[in-house]
Amino acid sequence: MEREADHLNIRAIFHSFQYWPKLTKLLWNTKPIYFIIIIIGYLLKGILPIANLLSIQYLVSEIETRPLSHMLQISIVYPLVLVMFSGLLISSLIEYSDKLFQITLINQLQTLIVQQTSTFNLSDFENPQIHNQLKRVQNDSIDRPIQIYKELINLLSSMVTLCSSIAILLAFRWWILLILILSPLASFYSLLRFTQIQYIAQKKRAPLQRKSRYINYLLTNDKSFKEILLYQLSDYLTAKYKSIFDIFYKEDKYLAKKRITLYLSFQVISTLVIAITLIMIIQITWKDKLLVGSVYALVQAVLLTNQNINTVSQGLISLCDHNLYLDELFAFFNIKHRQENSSMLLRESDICADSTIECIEFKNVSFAYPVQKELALKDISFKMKRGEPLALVGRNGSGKTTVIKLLTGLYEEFEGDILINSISIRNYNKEMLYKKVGVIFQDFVQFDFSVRENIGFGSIGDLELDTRIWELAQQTGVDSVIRNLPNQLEHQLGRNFEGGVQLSGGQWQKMAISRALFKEADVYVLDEPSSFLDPESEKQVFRQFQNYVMDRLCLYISHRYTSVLYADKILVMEKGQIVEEGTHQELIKSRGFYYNLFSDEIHTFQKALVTNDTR
Ligand SMILES: Nc1ncnc2c1ncn2[C@@H]1O[C@H](COP(=O)(O)OP(=O)(O)OP(=O)(O)O)[C@@H](O)[C@H]1O
Repeated sequence: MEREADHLNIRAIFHSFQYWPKLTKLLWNTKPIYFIIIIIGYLLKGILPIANLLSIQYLVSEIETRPLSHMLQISIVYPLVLVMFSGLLISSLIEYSDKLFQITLINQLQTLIVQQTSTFNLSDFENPQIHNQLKRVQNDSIDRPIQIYKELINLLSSMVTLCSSIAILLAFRWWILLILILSPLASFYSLLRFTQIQYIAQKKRAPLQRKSRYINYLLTNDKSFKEILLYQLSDYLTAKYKSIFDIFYKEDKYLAKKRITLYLSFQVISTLVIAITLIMIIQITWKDKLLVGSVYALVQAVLLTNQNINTVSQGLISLCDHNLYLDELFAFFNIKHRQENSSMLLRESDICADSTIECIEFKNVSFAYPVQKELALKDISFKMKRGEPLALVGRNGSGKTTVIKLLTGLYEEFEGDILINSISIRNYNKEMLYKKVGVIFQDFVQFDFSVRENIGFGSIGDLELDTRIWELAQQTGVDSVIRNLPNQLEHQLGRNFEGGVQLSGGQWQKMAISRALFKEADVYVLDEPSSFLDPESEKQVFRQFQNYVMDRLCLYISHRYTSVLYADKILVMEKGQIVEEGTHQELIKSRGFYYNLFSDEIHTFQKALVTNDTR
């Protein structure tokens, strides 16, 4: 997805104009009425300097030519006053509409980015290149449509002024115009190249910027704070953070020097050109005996032309600069179209959307994580049926969680097949699948929202079903905690927001289990469901859970043998393969991987039982 932009050329800059129809649509859809007001306003604003110039010329010429008796007639200042009031009115209208337009546009873009991110796959989130792209879009590209739009309307306004001042110059001496155009033309190309250098430098920063943001997060977050404090990492991390900014500072300094040198050289040339032109005008004035008002208009026209040629060329350069980032923004939005198309395909072949899941079968499944050479799963085959709980055990990294990720459709690029009711998972609509599968992940989310939301998120449409929420809280034993909270179901959880109550690890886990049960899924997967639970809670939660999932499909993953005792069949995994299977008793008897994995735990447990009995 990373776009090759390291060898940009002028053509590449202009190529990005391809997104302008989309940009125009985006701007138009933001707030059409304000958009129209702003465009018309800026056009009128562009005429104002010339209207101002002409009204002053009129005033000065009237003073110069009228007899003294007519001098006191107020009417000679009318044009100037009218121009001034019009300017005030137009500026106020533009400012008001512009502000509201910009707020709406930036909100719309932020929403689009969030919507776009929500269509990503898990593999996208695990891909550093996509994180870099997301970071660049959020940091560098998001305000570009606004900048382009502002640049465009300024350009429009400057063009109008420029055209009018050029008209005045053409009427006097056309060759003055030629002299004025020469220096901006020379600066245009150099500054255009400079914008490319700047863009490439900015683009290369994304990985380091993400690292600095991560360090910042570590240093300012309550979860990492404890370890940072106890391991005394603060100085080390702060130095690391600062070193990244030192790199950026050096680059910025180099770029700023280059820019100011270019800018100064061209400004000096431009000022010299103006000086020469003015000397020529003075000579013409003496030769042709021009009126003071006409001389004023001519000098103003020269200054306005010069100023606006510079503004227009700077504006065009800025537009090209913004264009490069715009390219990135729309390329990011384009990813969505690919995914929409693929999900459309799935929808077309969407079968058995309403049927209940009766069985799931892994058939010779092999899988390697993206960018990873080694297989995380190797030729896995097993079957899950309703009412026959299955357990997965194995050492760390043996592939248990990976099985869940494939089962829930989080990764699609695997070999072999996963059959749901004898139909390949690849033919299922993902949204439908998510509705039917309830997972309690090892790293379940602690939502810093209300209790109601923490449980109700299991089935978002039923968020208001209080009785059901209480019933599930009771099943996992977290109801007593909720009853003690002043606002009960409405009480804020977590420390991030005002009035929030922080729960213990086990209490949060019970919330997560209640949430999964609230879903009324066909399949339940519990990855380390008792990692935070004390032995008594573990027993209670499992007993309730057993009753609940009795006639559904259920898969447990655990490192505690007490948790997998509830399963009808246990699969033992080692290095991505299933190496043993059977009931607890059978696996203990066979004295293989399972026995080695749990023997210490079982012996300790049995010893404790014997000691208790002898007492
Ligand atoms: N997102 C990922 N990208 C690349 N490799 C991964 C990813 N997640 C896991 N792995 C690798 O895949 C292998 C299996 O990991 P998995 O998380 O399935 O193991 P596990 O049995 O669940 O371990 P644990 O008991 O520690 O939770 C490991 O070698 C791990 O390094």
